[in-house]
Amino acid sequence: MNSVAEIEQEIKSVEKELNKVGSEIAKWKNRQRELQEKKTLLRKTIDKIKSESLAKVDWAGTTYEWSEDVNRVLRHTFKLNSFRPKQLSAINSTIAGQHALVVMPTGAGKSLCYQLPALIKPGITIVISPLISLMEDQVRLLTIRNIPAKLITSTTSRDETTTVLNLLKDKNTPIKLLYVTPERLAKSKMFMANLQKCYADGRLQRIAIDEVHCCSQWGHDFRPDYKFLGILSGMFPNVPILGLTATATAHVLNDVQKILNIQGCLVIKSTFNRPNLFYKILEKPTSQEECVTILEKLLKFRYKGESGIIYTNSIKECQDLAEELRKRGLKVGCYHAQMEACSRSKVHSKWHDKYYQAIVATVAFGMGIDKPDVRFIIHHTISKSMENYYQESGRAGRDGKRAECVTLFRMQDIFKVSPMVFSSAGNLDKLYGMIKYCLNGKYCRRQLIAEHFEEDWGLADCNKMCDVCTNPCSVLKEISLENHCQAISCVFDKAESTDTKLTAQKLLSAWFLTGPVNLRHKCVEPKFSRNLGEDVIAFLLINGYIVEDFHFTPYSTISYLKKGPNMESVTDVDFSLKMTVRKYSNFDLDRPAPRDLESKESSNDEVRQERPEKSKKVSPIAEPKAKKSKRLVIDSDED
Ligand SMILES: Nc1ncnc2c1ncn2[C@@H]1O[C@H](COP(=O)(O)OP(=O)(O)OP(=O)(O)O)[C@@H](O)[C@H]1O
Repeated sequence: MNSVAEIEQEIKSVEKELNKVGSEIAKWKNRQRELQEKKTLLRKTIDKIKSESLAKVDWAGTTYEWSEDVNRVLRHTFKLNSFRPKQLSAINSTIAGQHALVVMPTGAGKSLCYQLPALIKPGITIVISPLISLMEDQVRLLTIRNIPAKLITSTTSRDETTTVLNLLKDKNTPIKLLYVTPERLAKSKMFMANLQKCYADGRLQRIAIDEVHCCSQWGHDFRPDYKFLGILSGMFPNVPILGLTATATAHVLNDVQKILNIQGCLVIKSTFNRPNLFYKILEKPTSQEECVTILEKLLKFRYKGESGIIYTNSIKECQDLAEELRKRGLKVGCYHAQMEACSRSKVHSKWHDKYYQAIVATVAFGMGIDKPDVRFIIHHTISKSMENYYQESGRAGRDGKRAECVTLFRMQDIFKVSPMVFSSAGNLDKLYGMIKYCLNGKYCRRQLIAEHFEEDWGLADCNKMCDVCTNPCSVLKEISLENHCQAISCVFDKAESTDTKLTAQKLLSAWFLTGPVNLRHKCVEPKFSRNLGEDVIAFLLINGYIVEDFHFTPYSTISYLKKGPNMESVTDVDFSLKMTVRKYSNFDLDRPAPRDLESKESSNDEVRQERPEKSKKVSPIAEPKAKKSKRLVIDSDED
């Protein structure tokens, strides 16, 4: 038997070897990771090459063997004279059997991209859509055009469901398009079994996936059942998948390709510029009453007799606002997720038929709104992201005529929205992107939207259809924030030393030397309005000088503010920080909005700090007189 000392010695030698093995393992693990990364990169390169070479094909050509039929169906069946941009490319590529993602803005005509090809060759096109109301609408319109189409959703009767399911197995079925919800696909074994039969008989022509961004968690409408669609490409090889969306960020598109297992597919993207939409930011008053007055004026005068939507961020706000507007004699409906489906449907119809001038809604009033003559979208509260804003504002002007997208913004609303979004990674940054858009007084609003979608629209493309472009840049003012940052930093220090939590309002008051004495600083006092001070705080927030610190109470989440990482540099001798002050173009609340694209709002410049600090009760935003110039329902059916 060895002595303890000898065993200890042996342990040491084992440890030595273990260490050696450990570092070898670490070395190999590193190598393994490097190789994995390299492999992923190479795969991505292949996908990119494939996608780029597919994109080089002239998909918009008119000499395909099916081109004559395509033209005939366009004219005779759909009664349309010509294609809109990218429609023909989408149609040709899917008829040619390519997997493709079609990215077009709302109202651009995505439906035709799968409805028309469905009629060119034998077999059935399955259309997966999350929107029951949209599916019902489409099937109704297709039936009017004598195109055999059916749908199965949770509201379809049992008998009808059985009949439709049998049609999938029927070799002689006349059905060309079958609409289903993703939930049906994911949960109904009977449906999948019959679909397999349809495929085995060579009659599954194509799978179209509408609102395909719902696959991706990065998209704004993630639907878990869309993940199931990933099995389709493997299950039905050679059946082209056509994904359609109005969400264009590269991140979402890559994610969608990965989830659907169609990496390297053709991506057909039309420009996201909506030249007929006029973008405008209005300063939101502090009081709800003044805010309602603005909305009242807009609805009674600027948008008299026109249809629109007013978006708010909570159900309570939605109900209150609708009530206030009704008290002022306006015909408005209210729409939010807690309403019964049938009530929502009723409100939607009344708005559609112009009984209601506007719907005051939360974002639950979303996809599937197919009213072409929406003349205004007012954001009473900012959207959660630029992506959301684009979608929501994009519901205006689908008929191609001039429409306006007006956002009421003030700092306080940031802290209404941020507690709703902060718990998911990346969401705060998305919200800050929206704030950057609101604070902007320098760049064309289209330029900011284009940047978001990684597009370049060029300034000329705006054609003075945003509030920034209606003003010459020469009047822009910049303010230096160096001293103000030091003052704000000092307030934070005082708050920390007294263990005080700072809301944005409290910070603002202390900075303006009006709040509690123990928080006040001895630095330079701001000489501008408190309103501009709010913008400065928002600016510092989105630029990392201030960060939000969320605290939970039993009833709500509160956003407090604290120093951000960039605040450290404010004491550096060479520290410099400038902010461009946003400005206001002329915008008459009480005169009708220009009707056509040629007539413009006259240019009339004003810079924020030149405006009176506290406006009169009526319409704090109105320019001084002298200067006057789809119902979304998760389908829960299972076998
Ligand atoms: N080539 C065309 N010429 C004229 N009108 C068209 C053409 N293509 C589609 N449309 C019309 O444009 C309108 C919008 O089409 P559609 O509903 O397919 O848009 P969409 O891109 O699916 O929008 P959303 O994303 O909001 O669902 C419809 O009224 C449709 O008839």
